[in-house]
Amino acid sequence: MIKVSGINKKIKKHEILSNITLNIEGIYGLVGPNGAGKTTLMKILSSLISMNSGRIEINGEDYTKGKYVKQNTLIGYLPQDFMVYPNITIEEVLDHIAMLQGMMDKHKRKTIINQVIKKVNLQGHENKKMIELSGGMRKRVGIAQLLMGNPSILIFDEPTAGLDIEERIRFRNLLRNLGSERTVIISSHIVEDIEFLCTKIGVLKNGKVLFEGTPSAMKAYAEGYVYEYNVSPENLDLIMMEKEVVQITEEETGLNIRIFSLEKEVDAMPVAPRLVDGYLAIVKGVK
Ligand SMILES: Nc1ncnc2c1ncn2[C@@H]1O[C@H](COP(=O)(O)OP(=O)(O)OP(=O)(O)O)[C@@H](O)[C@H]1O
Repeated sequence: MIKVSGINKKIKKHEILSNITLNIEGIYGLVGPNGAGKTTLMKILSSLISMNSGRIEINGEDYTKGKYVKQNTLIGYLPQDFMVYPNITIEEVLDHIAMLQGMMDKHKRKTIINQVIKKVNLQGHENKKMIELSGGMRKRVGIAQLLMGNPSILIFDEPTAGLDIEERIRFRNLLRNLGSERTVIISSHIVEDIEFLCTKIGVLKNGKVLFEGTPSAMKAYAEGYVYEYNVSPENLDLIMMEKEVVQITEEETGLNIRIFSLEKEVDAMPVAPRLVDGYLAIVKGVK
């Protein structure tokens, strides 16, 4: 459990984070619109940047001064744009990083590299150059190099950004597996990316915490505000102009339009909220 209390961060008089207090555990989703402060908070947790005030406790121990910086066994941080030299192979990248971590025994390195490659499902690609990899594979190399230190906390900044649907699903499974034995923090500005994955969620907006709780508590925020309409395609433009459309699905009978509305919609069917609806209610300040 990572207990964060009263974190404040200013950059050039601009308040980036204000009084951030969170209890981070399990597979934790940190969500919020662009510029909410997610990356800044993750960098503070990883001791890459300092904070102005606040306290960080990990498993009951005070880590405010970032004394774990040199312990890659505690926290592993994967930035949004992980990239290493483009012309070296996956195996060479991992071997190089293992050496930097002080593993001088070649056989030991080989064993660990094989283990982490298997964990992130990159077997058979060891000799591919970084430049030849898809975005998802590159991110998996990023995770593999973190796993070599076997950290008990993993922090991923927007891990699914830019990935296609197949890679997203594969990635979600990988994150779920990693989260079975560690605390995993995942940031995203797309709620669907963390749906069915995170056990706890924190919502940030403009540097402030708006919500922290379980996915079901988040959904509950939108109870009574979500409706569905069945409309013909010709009426779509009109409804898009008038309503807050959350989702459109094509059905045999026409288009199914899911909307978020604070006012009672008499012609529409009230439906159970999904996670994204709860998120909308929170960022809009409903309740
Ligand atoms: N070094 C910096 N100098 C000035 N402003 C900064 C700096 N780093 C971050 N900011 C500002 O702080 C705010 C929060 O940025 P941050 O990157 O933490 O947000 P985010 O929630 O991760 O956004 P995104 O989803 O777009 O990555 C933004 O307004 C950003 O412009």
